[in-house]
Amino acid sequence: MTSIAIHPAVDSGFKATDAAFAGGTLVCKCTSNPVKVRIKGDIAHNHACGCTKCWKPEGAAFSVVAVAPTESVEVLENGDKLAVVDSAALIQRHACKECGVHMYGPVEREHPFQGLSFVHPERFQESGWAKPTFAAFVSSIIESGFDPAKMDAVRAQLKASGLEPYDCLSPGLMDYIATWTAKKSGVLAA
Ligand SMILES: N[C@@H](CCC(=O)N[C@@H](CSCO)C(=O)NCC(=O)O)C(=O)O
Ligand SMILES: [Zn+2]
Ligand SMILES: [Zn+2]
Repeated sequence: MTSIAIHPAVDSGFKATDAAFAGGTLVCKCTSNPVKVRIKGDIAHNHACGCTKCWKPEGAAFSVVAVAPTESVEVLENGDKLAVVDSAALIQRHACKECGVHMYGPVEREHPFQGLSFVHPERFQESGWAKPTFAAFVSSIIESGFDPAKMDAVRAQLKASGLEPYDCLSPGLMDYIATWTAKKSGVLAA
């Protein structure tokens, strides 16, 4: 069977997860003066994302992206190389201007994810981070030019890799967002 390049961290097997993983340092791809960002604590909701906005390594159809509290994010080195990719987006993705890697993306405006930053754990120089547990925005890979005729194969491969495919976020995160919205509008008690 011809396999689809989902993402290196998915296709080549996950490195062991360490329950004691407590964060580390994200490093961009630059061989000189790399941007370094410290994450002081564990990541959560690690997932593969097929959307056009998340940073993907060369040749990969999906990104691997997780969240950490923004208060745990600290730019350590070469922060002058960072620029926000799209200031109108919910996620303020700070990318290295030289190599293009997205180093952290805080959600600053009022939203259920406010206070969280999106990060790409494959850029941790340490191992042990929790593996992705689902695939989000799967249909969105078509927006990057992926052949729509191969979507059944993509979903089958994701499932075989232990990643349940969803075309938005996972049911747990969608419920979380809807609960926040219902409490804000008052239809549910806060
Ligand atoms: N079809 C669009 C979807 C883009 C999208 O909504 N992406 C999600 C998931 S990113 C990580 O899970 C999102 O929340 N985006 C907010 C933002 O990007 O600021 C596409 O593919 O572009
Ligand atoms: Zn870089
Ligand atoms: Zn995404």
